[in-house]
Amino acid sequence: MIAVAAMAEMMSVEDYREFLLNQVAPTETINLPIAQAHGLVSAELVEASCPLPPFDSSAMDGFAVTAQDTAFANATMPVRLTVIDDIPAGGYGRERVTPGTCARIMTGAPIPQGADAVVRVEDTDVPAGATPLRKEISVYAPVSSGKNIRAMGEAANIGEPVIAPGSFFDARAVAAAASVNTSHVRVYRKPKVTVVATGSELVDPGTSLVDGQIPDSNSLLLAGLLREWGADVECVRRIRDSVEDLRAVLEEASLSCDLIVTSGGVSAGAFDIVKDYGETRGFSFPKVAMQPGKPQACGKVGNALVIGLPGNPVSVWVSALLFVRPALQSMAGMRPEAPRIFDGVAGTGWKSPTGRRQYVPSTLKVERSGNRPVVMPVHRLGSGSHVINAVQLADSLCVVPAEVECVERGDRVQFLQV
Ligand SMILES: Nc1nc2c(c(=O)[nH]1)N[C@H]1C(S)=C(S)[C@@H](COP(=O)(O)OP(=O)(O)OC[C@H]3O[C@@H](n4cnc5c(N)ncnc54)[C@H](O)[C@@H]3O)O[C@H]1N2
Ligand code: MOO
Repeated sequence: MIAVAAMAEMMSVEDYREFLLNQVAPTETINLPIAQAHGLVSAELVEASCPLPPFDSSAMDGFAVTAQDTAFANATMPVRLTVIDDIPAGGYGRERVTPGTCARIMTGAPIPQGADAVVRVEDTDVPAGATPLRKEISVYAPVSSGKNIRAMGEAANIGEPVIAPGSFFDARAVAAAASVNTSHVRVYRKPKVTVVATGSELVDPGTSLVDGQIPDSNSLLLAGLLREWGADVECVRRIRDSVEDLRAVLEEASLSCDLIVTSGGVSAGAFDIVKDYGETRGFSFPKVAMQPGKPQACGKVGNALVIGLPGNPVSVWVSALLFVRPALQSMAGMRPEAPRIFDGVAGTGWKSPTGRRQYVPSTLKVERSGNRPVVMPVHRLGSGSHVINAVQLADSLCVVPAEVECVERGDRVQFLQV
């Protein structure tokens, strides 16, 4: 546990992340039909309720045979077999296949008794497609025992673990659970989040700007990111720099939300309302050794965790990636993953502030396979915390250590993918 007392000095990114995560509890769990689990996190181990496939089934459209019958089949000396049954997917064989006989069978249909292989329709004299059932067919190619048969349980046996607790139900995980006949799963409720953009200068995008007004981009950025990361964004608010307005919004949001993310008002200004309000509520205001994103805030209002991000829009993006996302993941029942760092080569040179780790929105270019990717800032202003216009071009953040003052073209650098 990182002590709040340690916050007088600049804190490392890792320590602040841990500090935040220590204040996060997962939401309660609920039991939902599998079709409603998409986008949620499993609170339990899901085991196969049925084998996959649930029965021995055909992997091809063709004819279920006894392999032995086909041993000497070829194009000039086809083997003639009597068709005794017709088995579509969703049907089953009523007759036993015996030597000299076969059953027409479709992909996914159960293998009838007596058959131990399937001959593809292409290896017979029957045209592919919707043809009337023949009384007899010619087989042009041999099949070995088991050919074109998917054995019951060969993909997963009954009771086999399929979804680990803490796994995110993306579309693939939902399909995996459904395929082994899961009806319901216990999942964590989606975290409910409110976004609050603070600043008297903020107006709707598209407004004719007067008297120092600027378009509010942070509320859209945060609401969008939070949705992309699986939150239930209940409410998006924009308020002027009034502690009273902030108090009212936070108190209302705290009644229904697990997390409130604010932007702006956390530094040293005369109207920094998150600071002013938070100080009366025991919030922490760490200075994190990063650029952008140095001034941060966090605290509790009721049961809601409040993460206060600085107002500069690129600071919002970077600190949302580094702090809000893991907090949300943890709240949603996942174990948050630390960002993976890769090696690259600087495609140009730039300056970096000493004492703070720099995160530069960048793009990657792989010039030759096997070579390190070339990392190029997406804007000549690099990590400028107001350059939100170029962030949409970034596929990575170049991470420059705190002690480095200057990156030269060709230097080995590190990056994380976004
Ligand atoms: N004397 C000092 N001044 C500042 C310091 C400091 O240490 N001492 N830190 C600087 C750093 S670093 C940052 S980051 C900012 C953070 O300031 P605040 O969190 O108080 O943010 P604001 O002042 O409210 O806004 C900063 C900037 O961002 C624009 N902004 C705010 N909200 C939005 C929005 N919703 N959409 C678009 N743009 C927004 C705002 O207009 C300001 O330009 O403080 C430095 N100052
Ligand atoms: O650290 Mo601030 O976030 O430079 O812009």
